[in-house]
Amino acid sequence: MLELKKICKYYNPGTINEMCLFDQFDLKVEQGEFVSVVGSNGSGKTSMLNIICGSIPLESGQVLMQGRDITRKKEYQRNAKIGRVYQNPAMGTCPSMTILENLSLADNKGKRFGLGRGSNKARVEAYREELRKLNLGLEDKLEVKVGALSGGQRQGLALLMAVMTPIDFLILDEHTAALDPKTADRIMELTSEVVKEKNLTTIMVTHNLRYAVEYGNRLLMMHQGRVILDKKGQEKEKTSVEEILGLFNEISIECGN
Ligand SMILES: Nc1ncnc2c1ncn2[C@@H]1O[C@H](COP(=O)(O)OP(=O)(O)OP(=O)(O)O)[C@@H](O)[C@H]1O
Repeated sequence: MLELKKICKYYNPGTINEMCLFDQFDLKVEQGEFVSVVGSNGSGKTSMLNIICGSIPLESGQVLMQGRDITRKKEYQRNAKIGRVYQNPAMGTCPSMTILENLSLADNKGKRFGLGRGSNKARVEAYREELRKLNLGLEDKLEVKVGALSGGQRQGLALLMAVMTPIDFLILDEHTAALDPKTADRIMELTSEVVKEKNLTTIMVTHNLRYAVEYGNRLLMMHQGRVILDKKGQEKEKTSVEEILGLFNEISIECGN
């Protein structure tokens, strides 16, 4: 289980640009939940993910993972149990290294000498098999530099790398946003398969309302640092894109847009 407790987050504290984003923000994500998060620009979605991953500091509050307080743990320490896929296909993979080198690095995440261990034949075959399952034509490109791949191929690889070692949480930060619609659909299907197969607790930020409604078993909508909609289980299943769009309209009228 993941828990954010009474989180307070300010940007530019003590300056004229000080902005309070989260004031006593609470969120509990149960084991096995797949949470889709939508919300207007600037509502705090990415900041929330950054707080979970330890990428930004907090003013106060606690982050608990499996009941343990990890608030003071550094990002690299949390990474051992968190896999993250970013919007930018360039993040989460190393473009100047080959697919094999990237997979080997991901496979050795958390171990002391990542690259030094290299990859033995059995592991290479296992990587090839995993790549084949992606169905993105990567299984014969192990020696190709990742920078030469298409955005979709890179996101598929980034997803595979994020879940390669046993993790407790998968964090998806608009991971289909930079892809064409067909490729985005393929990556979303892959995501769903991986989440089911590994039974991963997942938080997915997306601006694609169809994905938010279709995938996952919980739907959150954020606005100005607060959760304004939280639907789970059957209630979530009944939620439609139109309903969410309606809420977006209400919010923008409220904000004078
Ligand atoms: N490093 C930063 N310094 C100052 N303000 C920031 C910083 N990062 C985010 N903010 C502000 O915090 C608010 C929330 O930003 P955040 O990126 O978390 O929102 P978001 O919901 O992910 O938005 P989007 O949908 O546009 O990606 C915004 O007003 C943003 O300007």
